[in-house]
Amino acid sequence: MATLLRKAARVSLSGSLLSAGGRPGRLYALSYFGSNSRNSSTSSKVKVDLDNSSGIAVVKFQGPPVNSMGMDFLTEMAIGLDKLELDKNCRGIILTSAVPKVFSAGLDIMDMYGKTLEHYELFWRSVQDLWLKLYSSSKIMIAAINGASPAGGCLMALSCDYRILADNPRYKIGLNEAQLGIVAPFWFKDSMVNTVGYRIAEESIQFGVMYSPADALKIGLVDQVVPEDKVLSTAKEKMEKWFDIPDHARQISKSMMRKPTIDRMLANRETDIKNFVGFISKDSIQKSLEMYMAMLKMKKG
Ligand SMILES: CCCCCCCCCCC/C=C/C(=O)SCCNC(=O)CCNC(=O)[C@H](O)C(C)(C)COP(=O)(O)OP(=O)(O)OC[C@H]1O[C@@H](n2cnc3c(N)ncnc32)[C@H](O)[C@@H]1OP(=O)(O)O
Repeated sequence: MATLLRKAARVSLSGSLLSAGGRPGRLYALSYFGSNSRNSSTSSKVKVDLDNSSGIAVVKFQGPPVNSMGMDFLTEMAIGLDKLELDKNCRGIILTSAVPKVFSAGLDIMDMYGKTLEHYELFWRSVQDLWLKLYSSSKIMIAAINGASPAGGCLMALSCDYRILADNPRYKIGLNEAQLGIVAPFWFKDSMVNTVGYRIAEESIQFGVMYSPADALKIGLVDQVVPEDKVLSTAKEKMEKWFDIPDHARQISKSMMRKPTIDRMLANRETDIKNFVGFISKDSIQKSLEMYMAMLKMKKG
């Protein structure tokens, strides 16, 4: 019976939950996927390492100093995720960081400061695109959070099915946008509500709270807190448990849970871009970002 279940689990629905939902999927070249037992691809900001024998792909952010999500990062992540989504050998994806002490500092503030309206539009579309790929992935997604994870970094973790955070009080996680004088868009908010519930999200987003590992665990923002050197191994062990569930049943269940949130974003995508461009290009918001960047630099010196 167990063997039968494992065989069934190997049967994978093709494409992300997005394409399973009847939307046309996009095809990308599978250049780095051969028949070796391990496939690796490294680009400047992201390293993808798929172990064909286990079915686990580790996607490592490697953009020092803080893995900020600029255009290069967003593009490389999108390409990497598309390839994995189409790869039948991959059943689960672990997101983690190769940069010490930081999972991701979130969106690159320099992509939201002093740029043209066209740049803001392209940037925001890419941010939306990455979230859609992460949130709608048909694969099992586990965040192995081995460093600080504010704003967009927290959003990537929230898009996963399971979150493991390193037990270090300096590794805070949360949607801190309000503290920068900006606003977490509705789909950031939805991702938070879907994880911790409405009441906690309401307070969390208005205050821009950054949670310590203990507090993040308490409110359900993360599922497990483990010693720092055990984050990746725990993620792999956990993945094996998820693998016990037949893929088709898990994927349909995941789609059922996430489809309303994804549909809401798709229905409001263009308005959301307009809102972002209008908001971020305001003088007052540009001033807030300038001051925030200056504050980050002062903190260093
Ligand atoms: C009607 C409603 C409409 C709504 C419309 C939408 C509105 C806008 C929505 C925008 C959503 C935004 C999401 C985001 O993700 S914003 C980014 C938020 N991120 C942060 O606040 C994190 C800031 N960084 C930190 O807290 C620390 O850097 C960190 C804890 C991550 C690491 O600390 P550490 O001490 O290790 O490193 P440093 O602080 O010294 O940083 C090193 C250098 O990196 C630069 N840096 C840091 N973060 C960023 C970033 N996010 N983008 C760009 N650059 C960043 C930092 O300035 C240092 O640079 P220098 O070495 O040059 O000094």
